[in-house]
Amino acid sequence: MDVTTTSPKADAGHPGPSPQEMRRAMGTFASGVTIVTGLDDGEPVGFACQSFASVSLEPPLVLFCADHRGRTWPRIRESGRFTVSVLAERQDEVCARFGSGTGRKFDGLTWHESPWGTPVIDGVLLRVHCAVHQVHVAGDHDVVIGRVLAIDVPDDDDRPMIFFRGRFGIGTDEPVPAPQLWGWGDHWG
Ligand SMILES: Cc1cc2nc3c(=O)[nH]c(=O)nc-3n(C[C@H](O)[C@H](O)[C@H](O)COP(=O)(O)OP(=O)(O)OC[C@H]3O[C@@H](n4cnc5c(N)ncnc54)[C@H](O)[C@@H]3O)c2cc1C
Ligand SMILES: NC(=O)c1ccc[n+]([C@@H]2O[C@H](COP(=O)([O-])OP(=O)(O)OC[C@H]3O[C@@H](n4cnc5c(N)ncnc54)[C@H](O)[C@@H]3O)[C@@H](O)[C@H]2O)c1
Repeated sequence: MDVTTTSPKADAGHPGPSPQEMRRAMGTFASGVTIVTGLDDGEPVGFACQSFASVSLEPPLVLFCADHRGRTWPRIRESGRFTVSVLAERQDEVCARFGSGTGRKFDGLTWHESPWGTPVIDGVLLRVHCAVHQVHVAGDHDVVIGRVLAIDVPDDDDRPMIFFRGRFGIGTDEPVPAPQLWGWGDHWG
């Protein structure tokens, strides 16, 4: 496995920001919100996750970061498969139930099993079905690389949930279209 680390000299003597400073600062990086789900011995499990990103096109890879303290990720890892579901703007209730350590996350929720053996929930913008490909320990999280098996776009008309400074939304009625903002046009084909 190829793992690149910095020289010990590079960060020596620099304790860096506190956890509180990190949270306050990193909260300014607005992101979407996903639910990562898996099926462990027939039981659906999942958690809210904002640390999702596309990694590679060939082969198709994505990543998310999972806190070592969570009970759900070890169960998903064991099952070997997961689905990342990108939440739509008005799915606050779904985010709240999967982002909390209290209560059973699937209680009273409609779900079905995907052809990939993972539980999927309704009303989402995108589903990315994956096999666990690599797991890298990084501090108090695992960086999980998923090999994408299939993608499923149930609703591409809805707007996304945005998480910014610990809140949902960015305080504007209409999001600014990125291509107009940056002049990227069809930059990504
Ligand atoms: C918008 C948003 C984005 C998020 N993004 C991420 C992300 O990118 N990565 C990530 O890892 N998390 C993320 N979270 C947090 C994560 O969704 C929650 O911590 C969620 O509860 C984890 O599910 P779990 O079942 O693994 O956790 P749980 O096992 O329920 O653990 C949740 C917390 O409860 C504590 N706990 C553990 N065991 C017990 C126990 N026996 N009794 C009581 N408490 C216990 C744990 O220490 C942990 O802090 C995000 C949350 C939100 C709202
Ligand atoms: N990566 C994560 O593990 C992660 C990300 C976001 C939120 N959460 C958890 O969800 C709950 C709700 O969050 P909030 O609304 O209070 O926002 P917050 O103010 O705790 O989070 C602000 C930012 O800090 C970062 N962050 C927060 N907790 C982190 C963690 N444990 N590890 C790495 N980065 C973290 C994220 O970038 C987040 O956007 C909190 O318990 C928070 O810890 C965890």
